[in-house]
Formats: sequence, C-alpha cells, structure tokens
Amino acid sequence: MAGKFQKILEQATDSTLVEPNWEGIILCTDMIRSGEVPAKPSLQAIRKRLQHENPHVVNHTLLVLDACVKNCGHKVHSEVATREFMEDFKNLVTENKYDEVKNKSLEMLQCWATAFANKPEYKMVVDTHNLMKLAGFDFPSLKEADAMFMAQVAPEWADGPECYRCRSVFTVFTRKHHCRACGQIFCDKCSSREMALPQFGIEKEVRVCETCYEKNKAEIKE
Ligand SMILES: O=P(O)(O)O[C@@H]1[C@H](O)[C@H](OP(=O)(O)O)[C@@H](O)[C@H](O)[C@H]1O
Repeated sequence: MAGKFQKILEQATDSTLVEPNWEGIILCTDMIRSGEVPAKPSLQAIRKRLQHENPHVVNHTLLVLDACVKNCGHKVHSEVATREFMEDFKNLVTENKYDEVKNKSLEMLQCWATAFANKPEYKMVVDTHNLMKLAGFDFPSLKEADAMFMAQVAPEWADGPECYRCRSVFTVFTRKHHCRACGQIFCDKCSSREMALPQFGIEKEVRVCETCYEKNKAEIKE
C-alpha cells in the first residue's frame, strides 16, 4: 500500500500542476484516515517530498501535509510532532530559498502550534514555533479558517457492520462509505451529499452524511 500512497502523493504534488490537485490531496488524507495506509511511512514519504528541489512540488506537498494534519487526527499529529519531522520542517523556513515555501511553512507552523498549545504530546511543535519566534522569524497572523481548525479536528473514521443512520447491514451490494465531517460510516443513500469543509481545510466538495449536510448548510446560512 505504501507504493500506492507514494504514487497518489506524486500525482497530487506534480511539478506541472498550476493549481492545487484537491482530488489527489483528499485521496491522500482518505488513505491515511481510513487506515488504508499506515501514517508513519506516509508521513515519511511526505517529509521526503518536502525536500524536493522544485518549489512547486514542495508547495503542493505542503498542501497535502496541511490537509493531513487537519483531517487525520492523532495518527498524523504524532508523526509531525517528532524531532526529525520538526527539524526538516524548520529547514523549509531557514534553508529553502523560495519565499512562497517559507511563508506557507511559517503559516502552517503557526496554526499547528496554536492548535497544540495545550497538548503536551505535541510539545515538539510548540517548542519549534517558540524557538523560531525567539530567533526572530516573523510568523503571519492566524487565518480564520485555521482558527476554526484549532477548535475542530476531523474525527477518525468509525467502522461497523451497518449504516449509522438507517442501520442497513453492509453487503457486497450495500457498500460502506464515510462522512468526511463526522467520520461515521453510512450506506450510499444516507451519505450521497457532497460539500466543502473549510473547517478541515477541504475546499473541494467531499462526501458527507445527510445530518452533517443539513447542519453545515444551516451554519453557512447563519
Ligand atoms: O467501496 P469500497 O471498496 O468498500 O471502499 C470504501 C470506499 O473507499 C469509501 O470511500 P467513500 O466514503 O469516498 O465512498 C470508504 O469510506 C470506505 O471505508 C471503503 O470501504
């Protein structure tokens, strides 16, 4: 499966892309979130891709990483909050010569450090942020969507033998599906809606259940 993730990651971060490949980005997060690929080797693949000499590849990879941090929960956070990962990430600011890479890296680190401020298990992220601030790096102000991320981290995907809403039992014909907003498991009929989830950094419309669709639509109207 690691090979499959590497292939999807390379497609999502191809140097010829002129705009984000949200299809590929979501696929990367889904593969990790669903447990189809283990988080550790996937984050190692992302970490390696961040060292690419082409800044377009690095920028696309930063989008994949940002979506993974915002949508895959602890399994990704624990890989990012390591000395090795933070050392490489810091180098994107101190060693990379492209401003777009530096600025995006600073923006992401700022968001993570704020979201993890009270989580001692992710101390490495907060410490890296503080050390860089002390070293005089100028962090951008937090974007509203990132502030929303701090409040909410996408839930892990549930598993089960039946649809969470109508209780129909999954079979070869009644396939499992997941709502990207609540992480619960549904049949196709109960999760046929799609919508963007900016609170999780997802700008592309993705599958959601009826309840989350109505709830998020109502919130957007407010
Ligand atoms: O179709 P399958 O081969 O059963 O695979 C399912 C699809 O990948 C679903 O994606 P989706 O939620 O985007 O439909 C995912 O939510 C399920 O966990 C998988 O079991």
